[in-house]
Amino acid sequence: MNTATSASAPLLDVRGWVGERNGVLLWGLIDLTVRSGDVVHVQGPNGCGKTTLLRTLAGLRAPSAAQSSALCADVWWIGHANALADDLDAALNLALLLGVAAAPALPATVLKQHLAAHGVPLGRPVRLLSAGQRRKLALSPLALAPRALWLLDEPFDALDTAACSALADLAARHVAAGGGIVLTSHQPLPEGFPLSQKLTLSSSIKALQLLNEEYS
Ligand SMILES: Nc1ncnc2c1ncn2[C@@H]1O[C@H](COP(=O)(O)OP(=O)(O)OP(=O)(O)O)[C@@H](O)[C@H]1O
Repeated sequence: MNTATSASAPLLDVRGWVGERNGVLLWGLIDLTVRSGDVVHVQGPNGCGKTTLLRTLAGLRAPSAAQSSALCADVWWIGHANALADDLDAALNLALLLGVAAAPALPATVLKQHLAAHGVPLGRPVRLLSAGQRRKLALSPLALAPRALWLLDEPFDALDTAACSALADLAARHVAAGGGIVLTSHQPLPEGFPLSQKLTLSSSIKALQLLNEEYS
């Protein structure tokens, strides 16, 4: 895992970030630093901009304004939508997910063993899998290809208790090895899931007030 250029360098350090969608302010003046071993739980009501923030941290869109941005490139971004090819089977999907992310190629047997161990059926189009099976498949790259920073949008959605617990164990090992995590979840984090900080996004009205105060 390429965690950082130096032991003390944060994985992520953003200052004064503002996020908008369609000209509407979502959140304002966010400062966020994620260091090795940190886990940040982003919270807030539906539509307040949690996904937009994570996508921005992943470099998939730009903040509307920023004082400074230092983003980690060694990232797994696992969105709320699973980004699967519906007509391919789970093993091919997993190979694609790893390949698109330029992760080192793994033998097909390793991918199949991982999926079977997590109860993800092989040999049928993934459009026929259950919601939880599809979610397990989408999260599989986390275990198979180390990346310094995980950006996870509602990772527990559709997962059963055992799968939530397995993800908590994986996350604990990840941060113990020097990784960091920023995640959203409407549910409380499962027992054993590491946590060092909560970031609660304001409603856009509150963010607008904050922004006005800052610049008045
Ligand atoms: N691709 C898009 N184009 C235009 N507007 C969008 C797009 N995606 C999201 N929005 C809008 O941006 C706002 C923030 O959406 P976002 O998905 O970031 O919220 P969220 O906090 O993650 O919500 P939820 O808890 O429901 O998942 C919402 O008002 C949403 O309608």
